[in-house]
Amino acid sequence: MPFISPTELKAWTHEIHYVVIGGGTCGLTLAGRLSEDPNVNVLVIEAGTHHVNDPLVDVPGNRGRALANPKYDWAFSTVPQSHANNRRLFEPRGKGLGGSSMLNYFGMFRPSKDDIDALEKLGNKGWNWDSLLHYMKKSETLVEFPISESDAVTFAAKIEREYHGTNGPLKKCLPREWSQLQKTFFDTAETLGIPRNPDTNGGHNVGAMTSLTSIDPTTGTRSYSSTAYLDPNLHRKNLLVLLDAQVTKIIFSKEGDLHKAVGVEFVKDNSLDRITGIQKDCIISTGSFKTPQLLELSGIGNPSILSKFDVETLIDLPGVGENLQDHIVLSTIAEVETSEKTNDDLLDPEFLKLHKELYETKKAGLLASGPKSAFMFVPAEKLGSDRDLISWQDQMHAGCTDTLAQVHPALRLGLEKQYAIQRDLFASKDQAQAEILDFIGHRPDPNSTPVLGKHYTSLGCALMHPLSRGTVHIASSDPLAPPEIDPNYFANEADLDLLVHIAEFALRMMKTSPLSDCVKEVILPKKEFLERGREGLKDYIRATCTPVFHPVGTASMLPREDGGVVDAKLKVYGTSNLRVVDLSILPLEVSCHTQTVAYGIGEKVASSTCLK
Ligand SMILES: Cc1cc2nc3c(=O)[nH]c(=O)nc-3n(C[C@H](O)[C@H](O)[C@H](O)COP(=O)(O)OP(=O)(O)OC[C@H]3O[C@@H](n4cnc5c(N)ncnc54)[C@H](O)[C@@H]3O)c2cc1C
Repeated sequence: MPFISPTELKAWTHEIHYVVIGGGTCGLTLAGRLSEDPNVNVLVIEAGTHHVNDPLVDVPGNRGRALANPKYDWAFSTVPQSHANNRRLFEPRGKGLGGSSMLNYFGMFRPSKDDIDALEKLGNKGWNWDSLLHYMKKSETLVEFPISESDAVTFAAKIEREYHGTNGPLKKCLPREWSQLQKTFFDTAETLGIPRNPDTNGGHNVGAMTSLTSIDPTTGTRSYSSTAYLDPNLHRKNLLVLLDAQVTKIIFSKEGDLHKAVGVEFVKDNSLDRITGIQKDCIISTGSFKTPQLLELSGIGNPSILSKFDVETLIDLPGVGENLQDHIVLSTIAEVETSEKTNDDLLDPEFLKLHKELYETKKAGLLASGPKSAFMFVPAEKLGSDRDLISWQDQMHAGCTDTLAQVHPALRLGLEKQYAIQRDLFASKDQAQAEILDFIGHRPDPNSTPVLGKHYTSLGCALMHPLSRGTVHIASSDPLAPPEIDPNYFANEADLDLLVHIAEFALRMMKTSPLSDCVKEVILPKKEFLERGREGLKDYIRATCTPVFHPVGTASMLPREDGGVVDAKLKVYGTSNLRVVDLSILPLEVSCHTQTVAYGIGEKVASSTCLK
């Protein structure tokens, strides 16, 4: 059944129990699981299309090529970032079934136990590591290849089976090929006090490791929420999917003091349409940028913002669109001497041709896997001296005091609690404040162009727990206009200072053996920045940093008195049946890439009694 037109939908004589708005990572996980029960009917409404059998999506080696293409990507940009040279930063988000899991870079990481236990500490009963680990495992199947004991140790790729799922719809695997430059990265990390952590999936993610990838190794294709939770279930008569339809408003009726979502308005083929008669729940799963927009367009949010665009306030909820956090990254890139092939060699037409053939004939080679890479998660104590740590804490205190003074009074209590947790994470040697992403080759960067025939290594430097808080709000009453995204990067100076130290750590790696033995020249940051020490690095960061595409927080799961938008059952305050199920509900950024958490949230909500 699944694909249905508005006309067929109107003629459909059965009840619709659940409407899931947004067929993305969380949305399809939830819809796939809910529709396992033949007694409930689930309708997914997705603004984009079904990218089935599309090489731009499926072939791992095409990673990044669909970015900025409106068929696949919402391609948002931020407002000018006042603490980053007033630049507008590019913010891709997947459009179409699969959402951002259809566009992402395959990394399958897990947060730390403390990152997730923080959710429960912030007042959300049942949201803890043990519970989420169970659901993250439920979503996945680890496909294993034979790997020698010595390779598993050398490349920090030892599998602890108890941390991985064996029966879930999403496939994940380790890379098949290893690079000596990865070994070099791990050995250098150890010299600097960051040991290998062979399996970071059990709640302790500090250390250096090889990442699992969301790739199905049997087909050599991307595994994502559409291939995992929708495509195998297209035969279900109780699962309906309306494509190319952008939901613009939730329709409510009054149920006592509460608002009940009874239908939605959507735009398809340039005309406005609606469906009504939702029997159970209406679930918004449109991601951290579009979810607050849809809530606001529907009359839920801060009245002073809504009134500017003539939207009548139904529920006064000032937390909507606030508390935005994202990881931010800068590039350090060096030219290296190596006899190995690196990701750079794909620039060579002959080498690329060889790998295309390998892919077509055997589903093998560099196009069948994520790029050669290695990763490291680093606690604050390894990023600076004791004096630096004290100075950061002072800076954090001053910056947080400023932010607390500026936020809406209704959010203050919740933000104070978040900052208290962030201070504990910062002080712990077991919690990561930085990620170093080693791309074995020249990472795409507009500030430097790789030269064919040369080899590079890139150490991306990312900040894990930003203190700055941004916003996403409507900027127009036109529901098809993009929301105004303001991550407000570096509003808290401590974020910038910490990122400088993360960059210094990466540059220190390039000067430490064995990595230094292969480094010929540091390409980025350019000399003019490096010559000016920390001030130069600050300027470099302001001029070049980019988001890592992990936005969270804009419909935070927190008690209402703490500025929350949804409760621990993900129900929007003031409603009887409207829920948000996507990454916007995370009140605090996690110290890793975010897709595993999205799958875990979808699975958890589908299994919980709150929707039954
Ligand atoms: C380029 C990129 C690379 C990334 N790389 C990684 C990585 O390597 N590892 C990792 O763990 N994470 C990665 N991420 C992050 C991760 O993919 C996301 O955090 C996660 O997929 C978000 O899931 P979500 O369900 O919150 O939202 P999404 O998956 O984005 O789903 C939102 C869905 O809602 C739809 N939608 C929006 N508005 C409407 C509307 N009004 N009506 C109908 N439908 C609507 C969208 O089209 C989309 O399908 C990356 C993200 C990007 C963009």
